[in-house]
Amino acid sequence: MSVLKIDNVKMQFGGVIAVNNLNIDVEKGKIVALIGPNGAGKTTAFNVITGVYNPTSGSVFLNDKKITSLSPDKITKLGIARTFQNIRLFKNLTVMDNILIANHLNVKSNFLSSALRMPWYIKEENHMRKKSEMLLDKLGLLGIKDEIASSLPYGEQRKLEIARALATDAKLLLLDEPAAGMNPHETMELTEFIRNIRDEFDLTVFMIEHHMNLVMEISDKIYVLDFGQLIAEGTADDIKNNPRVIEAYLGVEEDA
Ligand SMILES: Nc1ncnc2c1ncn2[C@@H]1O[C@H](COP(=O)(O)OP(=O)(O)OP(=O)(O)O)[C@@H](O)[C@H]1O
Repeated sequence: MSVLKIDNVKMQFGGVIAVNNLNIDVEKGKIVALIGPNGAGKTTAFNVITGVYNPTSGSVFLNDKKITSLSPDKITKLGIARTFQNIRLFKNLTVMDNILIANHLNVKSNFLSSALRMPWYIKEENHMRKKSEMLLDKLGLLGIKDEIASSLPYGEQRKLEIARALATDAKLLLLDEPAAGMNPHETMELTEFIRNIRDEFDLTVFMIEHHMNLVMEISDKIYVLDFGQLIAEGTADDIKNNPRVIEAYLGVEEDA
């Protein structure tokens, strides 16, 4: 069953066609990678999926519902969460507070009831705190819940960013270069982490990544973009042996 479908999407900025004729199908429960050289159009594709850009033409479907032209907020509420190349955390807040803030997206109380600390708000806040603790526990981060985010090692910050995305109850997780800046050990740990959360939270994962070891190890399916066009799709073995991919991408020295 298809969770995410990108149907013939084109995104043009003035004279630049960032993605063209893009067709991608991400099946439920799979880990799917989008790779390609710098400037190939990967981030643009994520921005179209998450509603940051309205595509010039074509459509995006989430569980068969058309989400093109919905606002990023609405798309998050429908169950897509995203992490960014540069980690975006509230660096001066604790791990727990970072999760609680993400959780707030799903809270029904309004500002007034929270400011007045109405009983139903307090009840909801207690519920959120418990839920956040359970989430951190499942992710192996409960032991660091009171640490300040900026004091964590890089790999843990990345995990916290993913935890924040999960706090919105997302079912489709978009990861934009999750292993960027990680050493080989951290990358190996992250590979396991992504697999585990996929299984634990019944997720579908779609990720942009440059670390070829991680991509080849973890992906059920890989899509390759070059100059905005899909040049290949398939399993790690199909992609490794595809001459167009080797020429466009794998022939280029890995920068990580
Ligand atoms: N808002 C924008 N306005 C104009 N051009 C843009 C915009 N966003 C992206 N582009 C152009 O679209 C093309 C694709 O860029 P994009 O950032 O999607 O590539 P990418 O594959 O994510 O690259 P990288 O791996 O370096 O992050 C590039 O030529 C880029 O300059």
